[in-house]
Amino acid sequence: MTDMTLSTPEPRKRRSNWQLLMANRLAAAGLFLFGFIVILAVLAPVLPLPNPDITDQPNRLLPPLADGHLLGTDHLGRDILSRLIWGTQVSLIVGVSATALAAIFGSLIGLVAGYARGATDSILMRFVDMLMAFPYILLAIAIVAALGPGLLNALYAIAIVNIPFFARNIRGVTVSIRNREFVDAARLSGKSHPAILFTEVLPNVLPVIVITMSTTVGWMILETAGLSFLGLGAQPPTSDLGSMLGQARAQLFTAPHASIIPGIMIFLLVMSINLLGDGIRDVLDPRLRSGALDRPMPVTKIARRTKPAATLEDAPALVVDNLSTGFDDGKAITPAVRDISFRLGKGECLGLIGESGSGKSVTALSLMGLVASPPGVITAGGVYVGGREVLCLREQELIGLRGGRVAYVFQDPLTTLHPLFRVGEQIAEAILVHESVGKSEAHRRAIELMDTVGIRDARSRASAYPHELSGGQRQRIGIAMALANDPDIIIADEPTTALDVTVQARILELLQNLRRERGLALLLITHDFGVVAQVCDRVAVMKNGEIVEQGETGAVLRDPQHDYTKRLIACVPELGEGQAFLDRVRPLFVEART
Ligand SMILES: Nc1ncnc2c1ncn2[C@@H]1O[C@H](COP(=O)(O)OP(=O)(O)OP(=O)(O)O)[C@@H](O)[C@H]1O
Repeated sequence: MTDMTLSTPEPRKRRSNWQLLMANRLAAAGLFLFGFIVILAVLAPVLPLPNPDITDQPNRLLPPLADGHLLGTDHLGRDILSRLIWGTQVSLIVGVSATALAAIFGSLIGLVAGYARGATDSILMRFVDMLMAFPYILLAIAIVAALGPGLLNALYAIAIVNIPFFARNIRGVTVSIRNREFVDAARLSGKSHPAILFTEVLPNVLPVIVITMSTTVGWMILETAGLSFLGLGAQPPTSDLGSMLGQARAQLFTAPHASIIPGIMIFLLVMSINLLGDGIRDVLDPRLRSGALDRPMPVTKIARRTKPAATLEDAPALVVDNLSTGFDDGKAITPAVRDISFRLGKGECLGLIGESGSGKSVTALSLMGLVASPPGVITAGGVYVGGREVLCLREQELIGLRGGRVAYVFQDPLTTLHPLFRVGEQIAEAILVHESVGKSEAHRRAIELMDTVGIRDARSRASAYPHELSGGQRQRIGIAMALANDPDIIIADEPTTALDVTVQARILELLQNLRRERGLALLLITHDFGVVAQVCDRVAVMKNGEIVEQGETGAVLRDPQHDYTKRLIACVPELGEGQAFLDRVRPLFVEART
């Protein structure tokens, strides 16, 4: 069985934000169009344009390309091109100023409410809710009616009706940031609340504010135009795009150009801002660029140049052959694991060990096509379960194997268990996905499984929610779910890392017993050689995405070949070793650094 390994692409140089923005064609087009409109508007005073307010009754409603009037004249004989450029300047100033005002006050409200919580949060958010309870254009009209028509008042009205939008967005982000460890650390260091708010929270919220501004400024220009169209914004002789549109309303059929031209300008302006805004949002959020926020495909994308053999004769429970997986960032595939090969027999335990980032989890997830795509891609190799290559199976067949013949146990069950369902229901659901049994039968088996994994008083604990159980109990639930369909292979990805040593020992013992009793093949991922020595028959050592050494645990422990394996083994202290352990380990790491 052969498989051609893809040549390893060079890691790409990180591109600047500007390069990324320019790489997005729509955003670049938006930027150039918006830039062109802004330059025209800024240069309005120096361009050779007639005065936009001078009326010329004999030459009223001239069509475009008329002598001396490139875009024709309006109902008072005023030059439309001149009015368009001056009007665009006004619309831009009002729209951008309203956005800035809404962003400043809305973000401030959101920051304070999200950080302070309690009564402050309630009062501020009820005020915001009150603003949101009115249709926003009616509210804007009411505000202008109260303040009096005029551009400045239209600007205030548009800013006020958009404050809730910023306040709600920013409050949500602030609430999620205020409990993060770095904010706790700042609190413990004695920083005052305003200092924490402005130096710790605000910098993290700023990209969201910029993104929200870039995507709403187009709206604000439209809303200002709407008010001016109704005669509540710009007052004669000043005109903006909305008032030009409003004044040309009466001649819509006799001289359509007078309304179409400002209409097109509003369209181009808002469109260019929206395209640019979307581009800025993509640049500021790397997850959007890589597609990591897209809904992942049900099975990892597979792009193997050579298909491996479909079956293997006399194969053990699991065979992994020259497996390579990488991450596609849109331009190149950066390899995460390369040429991974190992075998795992029935009732056997293989330890996959390596430092953080060496590729253990990517390997484990690749086996059942579980690496999220985008951005994950399996670029080479094959995975054989019971002698059958599984990555070439149809999507539904592969999905059917997951949780059926091959089950996973993850590091932190709190993140994998659903917080709103009782644990018994979740185990029963794992059974129901693969078997057509009744609900009560599934529930009975769920309690049996909980008993098997050593949860005392399983019947009553089945109705507990995940947060009501201890870390060890939750991990037992994770194992019970893995056992739900009597799998042949269990892949346990650091199942004990989040647990204290005594619970860790009990969970490992449980896995050992299940392996012996049920003849399970166990792939145990860990970064602790102590765990490997205790549980695994064989061990594969990973470094930088490759297996650098593998063999029987005893043999590797007695005579490690690779320097990295030696260092990993040296890191396991023996009871009572004390200072001798440090003296033994330190030179190995000094050596490795030099
Ligand atoms: N979504 C992703 N996009 C890009 N690279 C990724 C992604 N997920 C993982 N990687 C990269 O793949 C490599 C292997 O990661 P992996 O999670 O398998 O490491 P690990 O050995 O399991 O580490 P740990 O013990 O910390 O869990 C790392 O270099 C990581 O940066």
